[in-house]
This record gives sequence, C-alpha cells and structure tokens, in this order.
Amino acid sequence: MITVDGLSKRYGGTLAVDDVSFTAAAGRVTGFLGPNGAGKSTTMRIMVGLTRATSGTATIAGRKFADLPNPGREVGVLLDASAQHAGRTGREILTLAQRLMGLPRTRVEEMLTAVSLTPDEATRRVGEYSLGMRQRLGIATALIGDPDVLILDEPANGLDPAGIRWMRDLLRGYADRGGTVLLSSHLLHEIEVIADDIVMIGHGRIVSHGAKTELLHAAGTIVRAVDLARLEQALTDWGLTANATGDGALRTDADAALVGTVALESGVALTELRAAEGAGLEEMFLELTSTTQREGARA
Ligand SMILES: Nc1ncnc2c1ncn2[C@@H]1O[C@H](COP(=O)(O)OP(=O)(O)OP(=O)(O)O)[C@@H](O)[C@H]1O
Repeated sequence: MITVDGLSKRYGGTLAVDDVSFTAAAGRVTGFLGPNGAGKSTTMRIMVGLTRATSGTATIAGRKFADLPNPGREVGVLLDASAQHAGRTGREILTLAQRLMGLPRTRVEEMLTAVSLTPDEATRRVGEYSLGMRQRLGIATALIGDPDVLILDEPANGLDPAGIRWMRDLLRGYADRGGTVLLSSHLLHEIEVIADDIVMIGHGRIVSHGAKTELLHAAGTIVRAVDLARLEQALTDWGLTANATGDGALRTDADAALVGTVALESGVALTELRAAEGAGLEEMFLELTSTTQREGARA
C-alpha cells in the first residue's frame, strides 16, 4: 500500500503539488490521471526519494522509501524509460539489477520472457530500442526484485494498442496476486482501460478520487426537452444544478426519476432522459486539460 498524506512541493513561485493525499491499495491498480504539468511526476519522485517534499509524507507499506533496506525488493519503479543507459544491452541492464538486488541469475531470463523481449532484442543496445521496447525493459527492471508495490510514470507511452493490452493484463495479474500498482497517465482512456481506482490531479491538487466504476456511474443525468430554457429554470427552482452540455442538452447531478418529476410538475415535455455514463469524469478531465492548455498558450 502507498499512502500520501498532505504532500506539497513548491518550486520557487510554483506550487507543483498542493496538499495531495490519497492511498493506493494492495490488490488494486490505481491510475494517477492528470494533464501535462499537473504534478504527477513530482508526486512520484517524492515517493521514491528523488525529490524532497516541502511538507507532508509519502510512505510505502508504512515506511519512507529511504528507510527501505533493499528498495528494489519492495518497490518496482519506472519513472523515465528513456533514462536507461543507451550503451548497455537490455540483458546487461537486467543483469546489473539482478546482481545489485542479490537475486538468482535465472530472474533475468524470466523477466525478458515476462515482457516479451526476444533473445535478439535483449542483446541489442538500448540506444537502438524503440520507446515501446524501453518501456518493456523498464517494466522488467521494476519487476525483477519481485516487489509488492509498483510505481510507474507514464508506462504506456510509446506502446501500441496491443502493447497497452499486454501491460493491462500484466498489471491485472500482478494486482490480483495482491500487488499494489500506481501508474500515471495524461490520457483518460488509458487509465479507464487499466485502472481499478482513479486519482485525478489538476494544478497540483486532487480533484477526484475513487473506484473507477463509482466515478463513471456518479456522472448524473443528461436531459433534453422541447423547451430547454424552461426546463433549466424549473430544475434551478427545485434547487438542482443544471449545466448546458453545449450540444443542446443539460447535465444535472440529480437522478433521472427526480428530473422526470420536475419536468412533469413543470409541464415540460422531455425528448431525452438518460444516465450520463462516464461523462462526468470525462468532462472534468477535459475541463482540466483545456485550462492547462490555455495557461500554456498564455505562458
Ligand atoms: N525541478 C523543477 N523545477 C521547477 N519546476 C518544476 C520542476 N519539476 C517540475 N516543475 C513544475 O511543477 C509542475 C508539475 O510538474 P510535473 O512534471 O510533476 O507534472 P506532470 O503531471 O508529471 O506532467 P507531465 O505529464 O508533463 O510530466 C509543472 O508546472 C512543472 O513545470
């Protein structure tokens, strides 16, 4: 289990991580989702002791990374697949990790097989690897010590759809055996496909956290009416919040039965009434992404 408690990181005038708290549970794949610059990498770097927090703590199974006696046996880490030594072969990189952690030599071949790097690929220098191959090698390095916890920053970058499916199955199996997985992505779809739980971060702050199924189903109701303005007024009069979706509908947090009752009482004819599956999470994420891009354009 990973526990992040009140974590903040300030770089000069930038509050990169702002009072972030969440847990990543054993047996679950937790997706850490946020647009570029949201604070994911900084949070993960703090978890593994590469960056010092301004305040707050991050612990793995109750201990700080620096206090773990043989960290690679407890936490598998992949922060930047391109940071591997370009002049070494894949097998050499895994052999170094195997020796450093005091593991049996057989682990190297086991890991090459687990991540589907062929014997030919294993003898090539990493400098010649595609990004997808580097990700596979990085995941092999993270897994070699048979740790209980995995921390992976954007591991799906550079993987093709088949590669993403492969990774999902690998992480699923790992979590089903009791492992804790925290993986980051700036793509909602990737997280939706892979994760059980989602922690969404924007501008350094957690904006949403929960089981994926709950987040996707807590999305409210989409409703259309012949007279949309009258329906919006009626919902507001009932103390409900209704927002225009931009394509001629309203989205409200009220359930469909309540929206139907309001419409009936107000004499408004509905043309559509349905649960807004997934839309809440997606809209929230799109909003975060667009504000980040607008700020990027201003900068
Ligand atoms: N070493 C640093 N010095 C100054 N500012 C930094 C440093 N590292 C990160 N930042 C800033 O902190 C904020 C969060 O960056 P971070 O890399 O954690 O985001 P991210 O969510 O991982 O984004 P990305 O997906 O683009 O890597 C950004 O505004 C970034 O510019």
